[in-house]
Amino acid sequence: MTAFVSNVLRARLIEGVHAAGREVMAIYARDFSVETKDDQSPLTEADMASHHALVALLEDLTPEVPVLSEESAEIPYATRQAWQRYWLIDPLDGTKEFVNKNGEFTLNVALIEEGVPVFGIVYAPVLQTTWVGQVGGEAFKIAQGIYANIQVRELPDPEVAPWKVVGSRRHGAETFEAFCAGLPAHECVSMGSSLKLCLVAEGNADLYPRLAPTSEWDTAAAQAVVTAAGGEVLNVETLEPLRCNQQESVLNPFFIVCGQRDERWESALRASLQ
Ligand SMILES: Nc1ncnc2c1ncn2[C@@H]1O[C@H](COP(=O)(O)O)[C@@H](OP(=O)(O)O)[C@H]1O
Ligand SMILES: [Mg+2]
Repeated sequence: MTAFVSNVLRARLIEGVHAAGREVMAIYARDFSVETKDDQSPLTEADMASHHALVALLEDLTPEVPVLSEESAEIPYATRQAWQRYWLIDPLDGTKEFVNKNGEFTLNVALIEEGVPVFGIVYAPVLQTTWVGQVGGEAFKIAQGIYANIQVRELPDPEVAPWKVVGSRRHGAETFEAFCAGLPAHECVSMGSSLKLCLVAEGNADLYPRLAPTSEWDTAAAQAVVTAAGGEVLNVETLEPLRCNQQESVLNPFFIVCGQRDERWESALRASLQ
C-alpha cells in the first residue's frame, strides 16, 4: 500500500474533492455555456471550475507532487517520464452527461506511482456518492454521508443470476454488442463516465468492456478503486493491468473491467476482437 496517502491526507483530499463538487453543482443548477474543444468534445465552465479547485487543492496539500489534468495536459512526455509519482485528474468525466443533466458525471483524482494507479477518489455529486480506493488497503464508498467497505462480487452462475454488464451510453456500442453476444445469460446497463468502473468495484456489475477510446485520466482513479476492491482493469489484448505514463500518448488501450478472470468472458472477448 502506498505510504504516501496517510489517513489525514486522505480525509483532506476527500473534503477538497467534495468542495470542488459543490462548485460544479452550483453551475449544474443554472444555465451554462458549452464550448467545443479541438477534439470536438464539450467543455463547460464546470470542467474549468473543478480543474482549478482540484489543482489548487493538490498544490496546497502536496506541493512537491506534479499534477496532470485533462484540462492542462500539454506537458511533454520528456517531462512526465521523470515523474515517479504524480496526481492524474479528470475534473469532470462525463461532460456530455453533465450537459444532458442526467447526473452521471464524476470528479476523479488518482495518485500514480511508477505508472500504477495506487489511490483514487471518484465523486458523483448528483448521486452524493464517493468511491475511494487505496491499492493494498481499503476500498470504500460514502453514500449520503454513510461509509461502507466495498468489494467486487464473485461471478454468479448465469443460469441462476444473469451476469451484469455495463457499457457506455455513447461509445463503442457495436463492439460491446459483439462481446455480449458471446456471453452466457446476462443483462446490460448503460451509464456515463467512470461510474461504470465503480459499479464493478462495489459488486453491482460484473464486467465493463471498453472497446472504444478513453484517456488515462478517465480511468486511473476508478482503476485504483476497482483494484482495491479486488477487481482488475485489463488491456483486452494482453490481459495485463492498465498502466499510465508509459508513452507520449495518454490514450488507453481498449480494456475490460472485471471482478475476476473467467474463461467464459475471456473467450467472448477474443471472439469479439477478431
Ligand atoms: N475518441 C476519443 N478519444 C479519447 N477519449 C474519448 C474519445 N471518445 C470518448 N472519450 C472519453 O470517454 C469519456 C466518456 O466516456 P463515457 O461515454 O463512457 O461516459 C470522455 O470523458 P470526458 O467527459 O471527461 O471528456 C472522453 O474522455
Ligand atoms: Mg473523462
